[in-house]
Amino acid sequence: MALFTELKSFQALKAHFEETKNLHMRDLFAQDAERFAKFSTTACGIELDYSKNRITEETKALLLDLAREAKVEEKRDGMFAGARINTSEDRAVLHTALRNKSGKPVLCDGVDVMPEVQATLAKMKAFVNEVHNGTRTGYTGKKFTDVLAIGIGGSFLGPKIMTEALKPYRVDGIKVHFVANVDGSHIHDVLATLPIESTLVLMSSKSFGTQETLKNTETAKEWFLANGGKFEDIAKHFMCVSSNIKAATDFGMDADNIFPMWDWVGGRYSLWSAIGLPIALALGFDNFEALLDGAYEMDQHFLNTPLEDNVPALLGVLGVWYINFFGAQSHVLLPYDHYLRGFPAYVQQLDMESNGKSATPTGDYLDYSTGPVIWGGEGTNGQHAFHQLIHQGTVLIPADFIMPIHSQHEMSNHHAMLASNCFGQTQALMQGKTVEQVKAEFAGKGLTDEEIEKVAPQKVFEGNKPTNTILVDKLTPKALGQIIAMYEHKVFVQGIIWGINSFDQWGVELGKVLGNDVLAKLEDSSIELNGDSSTNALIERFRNRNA
Ligand SMILES: O=P(O)(O)OC[C@H]1O[C@](O)(CO)[C@@H](O)[C@@H]1O
Repeated sequence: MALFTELKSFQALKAHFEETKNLHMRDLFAQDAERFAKFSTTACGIELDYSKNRITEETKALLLDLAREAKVEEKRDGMFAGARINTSEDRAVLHTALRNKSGKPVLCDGVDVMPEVQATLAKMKAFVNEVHNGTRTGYTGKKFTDVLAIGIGGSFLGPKIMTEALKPYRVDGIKVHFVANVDGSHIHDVLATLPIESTLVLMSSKSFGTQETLKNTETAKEWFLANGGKFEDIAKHFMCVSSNIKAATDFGMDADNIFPMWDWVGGRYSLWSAIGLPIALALGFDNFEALLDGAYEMDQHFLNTPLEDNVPALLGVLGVWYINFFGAQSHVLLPYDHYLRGFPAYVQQLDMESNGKSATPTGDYLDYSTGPVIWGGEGTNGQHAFHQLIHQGTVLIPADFIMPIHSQHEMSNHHAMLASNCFGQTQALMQGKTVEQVKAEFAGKGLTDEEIEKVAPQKVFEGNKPTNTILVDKLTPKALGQIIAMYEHKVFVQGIIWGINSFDQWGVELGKVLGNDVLAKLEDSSIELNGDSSTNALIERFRNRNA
């Protein structure tokens, strides 16, 4: 397979970039009253306005040629059909099977995975209902009021952030608390608030080998035993989700309390599996199913819509345009929705762990950029902080603005004000403010020409900053499922174009190995310090001051 930069369409785009890089969107809008109509589309009710991008119709056509030449469609179909596209781990990538509502089988190595998926969903549903209706109780017979969800990375971010995003849909009578960090302060603070007799501990770890999660679960177990719980009561209070059933049972988990997952689900794609149990416990199983329904709808859109109107594909190629031609190194996510404030952190793992790669599965090192830094925060707060750099800084930062048309809480005209800021920001980023406009504003203010010359450049907005606006009717569980799947598929499209494996994460391994080596040295001062002088000194400081 040719590297991305060797593709014919890449060369065509390079030439096109040289011809069009100085076009200003201000002029493109002025020249074409149909620009919005040409560069906007919908997917399952989500509207994407991508007209405020530095593209022409030819750019779009060339970018889609690139996607086609990179075989995005063929590889997309392969992923849905269970091809082993995660080659470095020799695994299929089938998170889409977890929300498959087609009634059709999904084969992995010739075996239909759907019966297991459905059985697990049924087990989840029964479990959630039992907890909610009080037929499953703690060791003293009390109804569960609190869930302590322990996990990290993909076994944490999805459940935590989606539970937060869908706060208005939470069921009464149960609170879900999340602990991820191995920093003892986190679990200390959370445990201090929990009632032993009515707390359910739900540990999520696909591998059942993650240091942070194991430690936090042990600490929760010690807390349980030290505060009235007995060893034989553990089975009533401790559950887990894992693909490593043996490690889970060795740890002391009751086999009945283990929810399975599969090696064909990557951690950052796992909230649709039993890893999503905290979401179902917080929101009710119906709402969890609505999340799956939304994702399924987006899967169908991604599978069946020509690339010209395929929202994940368009988002993917636009990202490539800025990263590989304009040299953008980051991409900012700006949800104008308080409940979605954590969403950038979710996409950050999804995108950066997937596409933060620098070699191909066939052993070539890349000489072009891949995944960008993903960051962001809720609007309007960011407008009073980091937007300054997006407007007037020296780096190009493409942005996604996510805006629900309806608020969860209609409070006087708050929502119109929120929307006005969202739309006003994308307008300002696109059109900017010219030096002539700035100078005209000085007229009659008594400034000398010299003074104006000095101040004016600081007030100029170059504009031409690309944005996508993603409009949703309301942030329901279904809409959120659509949005998450949309970003999953965007990341997939980019990974295919760059020729990388988006589904492994070897980059996190070295740190884990060295972390364990350092831990042994911190805890046993007889171990010789044989590392570099900096690491040796840091270990020594810690040892001496904890002696
Ligand atoms: O679910 P596990 O196996 O505990 O892994 C947690 C997370 O750790 C990672 O490997 C990163 O360290 C993620 O990919 C994963 O989601």
